[in-house]
Amino acid sequence: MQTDIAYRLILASASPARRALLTGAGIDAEVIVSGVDESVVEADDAYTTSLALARMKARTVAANLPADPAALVLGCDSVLAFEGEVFGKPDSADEAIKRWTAMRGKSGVLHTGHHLTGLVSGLQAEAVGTTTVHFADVTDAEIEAYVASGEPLQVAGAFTLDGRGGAFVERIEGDPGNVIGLSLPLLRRLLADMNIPITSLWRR
Ligand SMILES: Nc1nc2c(ncn2[C@H]2C[C@H](O)[C@@H](COP(=O)(O)OP(=O)(O)OP(=O)(O)O)O2)c(=O)[nH]1
Repeated sequence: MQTDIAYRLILASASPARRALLTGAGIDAEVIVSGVDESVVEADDAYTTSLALARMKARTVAANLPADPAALVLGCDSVLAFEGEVFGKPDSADEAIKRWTAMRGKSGVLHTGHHLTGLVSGLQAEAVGTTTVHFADVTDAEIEAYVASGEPLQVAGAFTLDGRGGAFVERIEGDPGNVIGLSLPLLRRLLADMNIPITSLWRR
């Protein structure tokens, strides 16, 4: 790592929650949405799916940028592993109701793939964060109301930790940011693998 470079982070994600996590941690990321079609990845497990999509998002954005040695591109993708299935965002209200009816009182593992790549150095680092999520034994009426709010349809796994869904998550084992969509301690390790201290990305 060249210590004199003031690195800048480009977040290849439309997720406002991911950007907010970075902003809160002192990192003003530039957002460039990848626009990748997530259906092209047909992996059958959550780990492989989330990592392949994170890599595709980061590399798609990186490929369309001018060569800047100070630019780093981060792609993320979150999916929920539950009873052998891999859940992204539900396709419909009915699917969200069906998922919550199955999930209530049980637990799943939220996987968020992270892929970080330098534009010029060719350096890259990737990993998957996993957080076990224990769902509350919610009632049918709570499920109906939550799905009617529209929130579950916007998010991987049909639940949030920091939104209305927070009332329906009893506890988690692992990094909460990873559930929201970006694990800051994992990002710190990826940057360290590229010999870049996360503190060098902090706003001045
Ligand atoms: N605020 C919040 N958002 C969540 C939570 N869990 C999942 N999400 C959102 C973050 C992402 O927008 C979305 C996960 O789906 P993806 O990883 O495919 O990202 P998305 O398609 O939204 O954006 P991207 O593909 O990265 O441009 O769900 C949560 O606990 N809190």
